[in-house]
Amino acid sequence: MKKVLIADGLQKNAVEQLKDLGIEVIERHFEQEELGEALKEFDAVVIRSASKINKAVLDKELGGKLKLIIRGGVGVDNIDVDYAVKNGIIVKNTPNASSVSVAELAIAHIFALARFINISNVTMRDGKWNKKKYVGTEITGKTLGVVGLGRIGRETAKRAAALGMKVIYFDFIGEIPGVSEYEYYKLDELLAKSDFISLHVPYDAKQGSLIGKEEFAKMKEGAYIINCARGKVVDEAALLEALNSGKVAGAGIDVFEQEPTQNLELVSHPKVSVTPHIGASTNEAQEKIGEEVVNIIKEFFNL
Ligand SMILES: NC(=O)C1=CN([C@@H]2O[C@H](COP(=O)(O)OP(=O)(O)OC[C@H]3O[C@@H](n4cnc5c(N)ncnc54)[C@H](O)[C@@H]3O)[C@@H](O)[C@H]2O)C=CC1
Ligand SMILES: O=C(O)CCC(=O)C(=O)O
Repeated sequence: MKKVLIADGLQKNAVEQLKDLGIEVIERHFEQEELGEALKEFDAVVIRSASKINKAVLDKELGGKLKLIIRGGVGVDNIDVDYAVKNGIIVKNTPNASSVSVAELAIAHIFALARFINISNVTMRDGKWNKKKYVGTEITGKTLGVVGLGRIGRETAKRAAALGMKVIYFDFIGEIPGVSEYEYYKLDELLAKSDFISLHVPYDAKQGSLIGKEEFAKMKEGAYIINCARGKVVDEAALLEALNSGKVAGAGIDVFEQEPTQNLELVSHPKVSVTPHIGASTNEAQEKIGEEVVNIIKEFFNL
């Protein structure tokens, strides 16, 4: 009998389907220090972003049964993939399931910032009526610079274009063949041309933050930035500086350098719209993630 650990939660239907396949399913979150030892008795583990399967965890598991790590999500930056593979453990993710949900959240942050929805929700609770202060901006006709035109970037671009925005993009692979509806620019040019910038790239630890002090300096005066990718893609200290100087008019942030974030200066900044890493947290995305997880396990163990 195969034994699977669901460490950070999985949609109910998917758990039931795994049990129907004759799998022993344990739903339990382990503290980081206990995780490696615990993994020894499982054939597979399913995680979201809360559990980190790094070298230290994998070293404790060595000699155990683990053969498969599934990231119920896209980013595998919380897994030491190379080290896992070197030790005969396969790593899989569910890359398509949450693209629409993340794109919708990015668009939601654009609207929140453009029309002061974020800060109105705070100030009105204090009895304030800032009608004269909150003169917003239409997004129709504005330029959205999408950084990373992959699955989520494209879903975001499609929605922004449908709302009347002019979409341009940068992707480190260069101009993408077959993409004719959006113009490609180098990052520097995109930063200078965009009214709104939405980031949809993975975090590359070797590269460090993609958007820091220099990149903020290249942006239009009063640009808006949306980060639904990974916290460390943006240098939070440089972002705060840009918000305080007025260079950046607003930031929509779903992901943080440290999670849960303790950067209350950023979170409570009046020009910021925040969500607690909920890009993939919709019923639809989680259902699709559950389906993909079941399929991966079925295929991997020939069930
Ligand atoms: N907020 C949330 O809950 C979620 C966040 N994410 C984040 O979104 C990221 C993107 O996801 P997908 O669109 O599915 O990935 P994807 O792999 O389909 O697209 C990423 C695109 O970015 C490009 N790229 C990579 N590094 C780059 C760089 N340094 N500069 C410019 N372009 C670069 C790639 O060529 C690719 O076209 C994930 O890596 C993850 O970090 C993903 C799901 C949920
Ligand atoms: O599991 C989550 O909620 C995080 C989603 C995410 O960031 C991803 O799939 O890369």
